[in-house]
Amino acid sequence: MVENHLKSTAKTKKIYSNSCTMASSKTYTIVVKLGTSSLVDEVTREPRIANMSLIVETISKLRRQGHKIVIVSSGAIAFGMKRMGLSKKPSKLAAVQALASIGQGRLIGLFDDLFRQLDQRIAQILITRNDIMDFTQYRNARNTLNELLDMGVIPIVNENDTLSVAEIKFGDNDTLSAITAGMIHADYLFLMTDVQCLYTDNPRSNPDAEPILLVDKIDDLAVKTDTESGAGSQVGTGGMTTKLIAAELATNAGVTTIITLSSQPYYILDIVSNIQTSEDKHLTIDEQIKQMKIDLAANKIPLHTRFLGLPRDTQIKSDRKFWLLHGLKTKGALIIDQGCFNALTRKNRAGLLPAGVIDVIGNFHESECVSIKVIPTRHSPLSEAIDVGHCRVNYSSAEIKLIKGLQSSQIESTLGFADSEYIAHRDNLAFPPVVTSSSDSLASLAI
Ligand SMILES: N[C@@H](CCC(=O)OP(=O)(O)O)C(=O)O
Repeated sequence: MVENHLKSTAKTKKIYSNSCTMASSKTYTIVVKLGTSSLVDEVTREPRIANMSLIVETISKLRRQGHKIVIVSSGAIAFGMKRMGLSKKPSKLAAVQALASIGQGRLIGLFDDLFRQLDQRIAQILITRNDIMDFTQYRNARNTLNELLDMGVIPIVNENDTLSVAEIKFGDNDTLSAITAGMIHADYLFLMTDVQCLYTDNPRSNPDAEPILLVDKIDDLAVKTDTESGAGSQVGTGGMTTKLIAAELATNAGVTTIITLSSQPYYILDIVSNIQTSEDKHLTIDEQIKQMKIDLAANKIPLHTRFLGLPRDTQIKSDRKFWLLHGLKTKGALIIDQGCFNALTRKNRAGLLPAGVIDVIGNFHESECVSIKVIPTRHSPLSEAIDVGHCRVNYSSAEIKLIKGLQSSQIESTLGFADSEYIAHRDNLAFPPVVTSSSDSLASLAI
């Protein structure tokens, strides 16, 4: 069945590429993530210039339709390897970082050469987690991106590999693209990859693997990602696993996330125009699935997966909350019980007091970000602790170990000072949205 879809998609390639010149008045902010394998040949490591040209044409068309576009592009290390004639990625970190600095210039140079042919301006943004450690810096990064978009420029973002070490790395560009999309409150995130969509299993090894069209609750997904596509390609670092993590992160911020084929970049045009039409109809989720199946059968859209952004009432709207949850890297954890968790998440929520903390894991300093983990009762084993959110602490791990379980009035006599009555102020607490499925509609395509 999957094969039939692959064949029918190949046959109708032309129709897709010609079907999307219709401009719509509704415009979106769209983040497009391009992995290394979209830009560099896996075997020869040469730039895939033809594919890059298609990407550039597609994105320029979207710009002319009035959409605001940010590209998150990998490829610096692979371009650097090619430039230096290396066939294997060095194991030494400094060598990889040096290659990234060699390759990034060539990568952005090639993008600029191609976009220039279509009079489209671009900008380069290189970022590490260090650059957004402070909330003011995070907002500055967002303001700069928005300013570029308002100027009609396409920002091209990549991790600043040359300067980032493990502690300050985003890790992979799927995650970076989701953080970028959440940061600028994008409408859509396109994760371009080497498979058409998300399948229930690896379609190359399991003929019964089914395509998944629409996901409204990622937690309900029953897919196997420890597969060929889950592990990522020869030239990239991501795979399907990082795409699912990115999709969860972005959809929590209300960004609908789409997985589609990177070798056919113009599919983005068809998908965007299809979304514009279906949005106007205000369909329920089950109706959207039905409509997608009809549109697929009529070759109006290519096979792809849509992860719906959470609705306004449940999505993370606050920039500060998104930054606490996804901008900062956690350094350790605080264990609390269910009663304390309820107090932290109720409507008029409290800050985290020393009395609420049962245990401390890891070493961290004041002002760092830590995970909050809940155990059912004070006496439950730590192995039952579940990650529920993040907070930025007013005290170090060593200090919290001394004051945990105490009243705030005892902080000064215990530590010799009391900077705050709270371990974490309520403005420095963030919990991801709790999502309940609006239907049983995790849909796999079965025509
Ligand atoms: N920042 C690195 C790529 C990191 C990355 O996530 O790669 P990929 O899995 O190809 O998206 C680079 O430019 O080479």
